[in-house]
Amino acid sequence: MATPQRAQAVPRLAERPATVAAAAAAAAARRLRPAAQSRRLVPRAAAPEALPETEWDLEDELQLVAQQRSEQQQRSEQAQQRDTELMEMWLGRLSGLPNTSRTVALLQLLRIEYGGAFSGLVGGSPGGKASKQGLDARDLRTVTELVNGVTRWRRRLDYTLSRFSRKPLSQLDPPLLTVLRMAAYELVEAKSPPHVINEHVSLVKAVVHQGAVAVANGTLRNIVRAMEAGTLPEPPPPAKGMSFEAAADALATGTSHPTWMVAGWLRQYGPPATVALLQSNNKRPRYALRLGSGVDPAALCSKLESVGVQARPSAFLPQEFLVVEDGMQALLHSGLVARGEAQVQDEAAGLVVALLDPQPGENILDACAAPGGKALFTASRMRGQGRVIALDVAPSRLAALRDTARRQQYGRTVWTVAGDLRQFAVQAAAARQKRQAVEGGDGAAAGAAAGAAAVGDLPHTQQPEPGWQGPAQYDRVLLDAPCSGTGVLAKRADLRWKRTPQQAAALVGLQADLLDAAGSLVRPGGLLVYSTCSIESAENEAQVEAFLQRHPKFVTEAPPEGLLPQECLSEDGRLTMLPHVHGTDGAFAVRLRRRDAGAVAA
Ligand SMILES: C[S@@+](CC[C@H](N)C(=O)[O-])C[C@H]1O[C@@H](n2cnc3c(N)ncnc32)[C@H](O)[C@@H]1O
Repeated sequence: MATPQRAQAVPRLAERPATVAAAAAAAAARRLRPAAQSRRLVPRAAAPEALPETEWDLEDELQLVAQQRSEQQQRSEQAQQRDTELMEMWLGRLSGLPNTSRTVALLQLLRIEYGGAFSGLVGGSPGGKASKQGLDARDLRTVTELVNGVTRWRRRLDYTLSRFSRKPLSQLDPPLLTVLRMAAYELVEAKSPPHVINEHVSLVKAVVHQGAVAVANGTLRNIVRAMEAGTLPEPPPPAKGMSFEAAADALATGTSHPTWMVAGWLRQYGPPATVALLQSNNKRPRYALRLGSGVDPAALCSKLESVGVQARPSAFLPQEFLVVEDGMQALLHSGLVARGEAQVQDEAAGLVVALLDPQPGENILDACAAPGGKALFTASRMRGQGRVIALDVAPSRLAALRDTARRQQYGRTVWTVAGDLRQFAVQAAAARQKRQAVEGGDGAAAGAAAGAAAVGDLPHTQQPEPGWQGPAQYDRVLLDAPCSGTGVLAKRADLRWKRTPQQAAALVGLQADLLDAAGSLVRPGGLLVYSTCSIESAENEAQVEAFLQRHPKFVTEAPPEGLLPQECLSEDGRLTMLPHVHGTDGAFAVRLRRRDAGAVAA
């Protein structure tokens, strides 16, 4: 229970669209360390560049971060352990079977649900090479189609299956339910001939148990009979007279989305735009390529054509991006990506970097950088001059970014730092305090600040030069924040089932903290770009409004004329990409200029 003192200490949590999960996390942190309860990682009330000593204690903050992390880690480790054991058992059963599109698809689908994998293109990853041996490009296309189709249409498939299964779906073994979904997808959505169910029943026999065979056979043959008789039940569409909740639920079932997401979009965008969005989420996604440095778009189009890939220059960034019309598997097999001639990257991600408008010679912080698509495009726009500090909390993904940067000749431009942005901001503030104290001749204050950990001390940090401590503030900061990802549901169909309303709301709290930390790292007159691949106003417009209220030194600004195509910008100059309008991933980005008295805009 909150003490009066605590209630006073955390009023800002209540000002935000706080959530049960965020409140619980905050409460857990307070339980863990009562002494740190009144301290924020970056105190909101303070001017970002001048953290008052009375409110700030580096050691407390660092311990708080570490404790919060270890508690979360423990919980997720237990769940991961359970899922790993299940996966090992299923893998053992699957390993005796010959590799076919269906066995590989089953493995991928189980990995998505229990192994932390995600849906997307099946080419080189995520299943590992061994699991795909013997499959050619056509088979892999079938795997991609099955995995993405089943993931996308899961709710609608379950509607059908639940009408023919004698047992509630929640009581079925996960591999049995997954095979049933695959079979239902092939029969109902892909219109495959009825004999395909023999293969699915054999899969059930091998991977589940003999008793499940009768369940699979009965359920699937009943579906075939209903299809042949024209009596397959359809989810009822929204109808006049339905309550808002019932209409949202009907629309969500029919288009296979979670009801809470659809209800949110109906409120935010209205019915016609929501229907268009739902339809575009269910289409096969369109991929785009960013050209390697010095690669000519027309020349690459011809080269791609010779390996069976149809591509054309992007309408939004024609010099730097191509849109792939057909042939993604051929592209992945062509070696062009591995050789660095092109990278798979959506135009919406490219437009975020265009909005950042990085200039050669600048110091730029990419504050949530992994896996690094934007950091690398930033380095390319800077023509390899200047420095991009690519910070991320996930060291393993940063290692991959480091390798790619080297391969693309940006090894001396992109420098990786592994750490929590909030902690990084605290350390950079300590460095600034020390510098100011030294410059002001305050030896005692400089001595007190000297013991503080510095940016260069973070583990897994690349050191551009010995003793490097990192710039205390940056010309431009990109915060491409962790988000609900609702703008990328066509490519990441699994996200619609993995996200929960509580999680989405908790992300809003995290984004606010990260924005505060990122803001403190912008030099006077410098630029902060906040971006997400979410289409939720709580994570975008509302998040920015709340930030501006907390930090009056920042103002939003429209990009200079001609920097971005007008159709990508809202009236007030924010990048607003919507899948059903632009045909790209959904994305949001805004320029936030730090305007201190006397600061000159860059
Ligand atoms: C949307 S992704 C960034 C994508 C990246 N900008 C790109 O273009 O490839 C968000 C990233 O934020 C990172 N992240 C989450 N919390 C963080 C934190 N507290 N500090 C630093 N990075 C964090 C995640 O590890 C994830 O890689």
